[in-house]
Amino acid sequence: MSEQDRPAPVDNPSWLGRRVELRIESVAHGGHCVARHEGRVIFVRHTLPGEHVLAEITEDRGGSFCRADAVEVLASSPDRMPPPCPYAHPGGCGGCDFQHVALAAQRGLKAHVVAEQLRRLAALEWPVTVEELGSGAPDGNERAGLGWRRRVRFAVAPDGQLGLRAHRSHTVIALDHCPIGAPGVGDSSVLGARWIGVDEVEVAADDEGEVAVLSHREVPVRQSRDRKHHAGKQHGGKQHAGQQHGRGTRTRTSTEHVAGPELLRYSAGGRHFEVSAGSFWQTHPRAADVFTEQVLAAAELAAGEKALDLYAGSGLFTAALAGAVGPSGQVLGLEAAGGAVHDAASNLAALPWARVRRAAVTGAAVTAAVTELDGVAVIVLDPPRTGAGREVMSAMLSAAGGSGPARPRAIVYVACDPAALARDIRTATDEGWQLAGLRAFDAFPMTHHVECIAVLRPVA
Ligand SMILES: C[S@@+](CC[C@H](N)C(=O)[O-])C[C@H]1O[C@@H](n2cnc3c(N)ncnc32)[C@H](O)[C@@H]1O
Repeated sequence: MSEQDRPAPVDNPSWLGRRVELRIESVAHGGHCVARHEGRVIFVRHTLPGEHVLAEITEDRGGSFCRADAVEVLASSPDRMPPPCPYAHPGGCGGCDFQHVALAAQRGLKAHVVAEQLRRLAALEWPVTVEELGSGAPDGNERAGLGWRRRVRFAVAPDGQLGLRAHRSHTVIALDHCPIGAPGVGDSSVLGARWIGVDEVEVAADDEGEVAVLSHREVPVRQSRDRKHHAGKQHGGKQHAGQQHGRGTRTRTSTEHVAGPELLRYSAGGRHFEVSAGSFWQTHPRAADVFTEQVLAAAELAAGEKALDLYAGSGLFTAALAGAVGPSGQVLGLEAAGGAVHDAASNLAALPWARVRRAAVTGAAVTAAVTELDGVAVIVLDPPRTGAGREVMSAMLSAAGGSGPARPRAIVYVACDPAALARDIRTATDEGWQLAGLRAFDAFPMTHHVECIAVLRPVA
């Protein structure tokens, strides 16, 4: 069961605000559990399979699907525990959705979701276990699944206090600490300050404990009179949350570096990386190292081979692949963000047979890259939550270049959304490939998120 597959809303008497007793069934993609009432499906927060709860309907999407919050647990699961975060309650911070679940059981729920997505969207029965990463945090947080998150983007409340938004709401819940935040992030002094004139404040820590602070502000996009008139009638584009630019004014994010180093330092796979404070790096302190090891093991590259690294960021996997193929090989990364591409150039300086190019990953870009490399042995991809999509998948699956191999012998897919992964795997299996391996990691304890690394190979 998945929320995005529910039918579109239809006119119906609203259930909003109703309280209903529910028997909780399984966990769904997105971390909420499924229950049924009078023929409707209800996605219920803060529950566990097998529980009996009193829940309040918080959203009625008409027809067949509602959302609800458990307001009283009438019969609780043995996997339930008191949330270690004081802000994790109905109406509280919407950041973590598994605070009420024992850590081992969180991994069980995530395994269920990954397996279910593979079954529903890829027509595959695949046994899934979610592996623990720990947190690397001192003082017992490691065991508790706390203290791991090295980058948090806090929202700013109207009075300037920092916090995180309530679930599916613009309301900012002010925080004086964030228990899942790493040292210097969850207890950052920025949380005690008042932030006037900015919309969000981002705090990021590196391996050396250095902490950078960035502020983000939505500013109106300058447009010609004609374009302004046109844009006012459109629904697309990022809309400003405040009043001063009027409703419907298109905005862009203006980012300012406020404190700490401009470059954060990390190590993974035995290499050192410098990453601009605003660029992507794996949030969990163990993730970069563990994922690099997994990607290399799955790629099985030999000296002199060629590889493609899609959505390459600051060159984490590009560097590891370059180490595997050596100077007689070649690795090309594609990445859309200019800052990350700039960082990758420095991070790959000692590996001149590897580079990251600034490019959006599209089917055409993948085909062009494979042709330029004259064939590739392995393609690694680590897309954002939306996944690669059919066009990019098809370009990878049919990649052929000049005198190179007819198609890659493996695609190593690093995925932060199991539904997107399952859809992309389905594209692969439809086109004569098979899922050859999958490992799942608990890189986001206390939340429903899970990271998977899947290996696809052509059917012999
Ligand atoms: C999950 S991160 C992975 C980065 C890198 N593999 C790592 O582990 O550090 C995804 C990256 O994809 C980039 N990205 C997002 N959409 C993209 C697109 N359409 N084309 C190219 N890169 C994109 C983001 O800027 C980000 O750096």
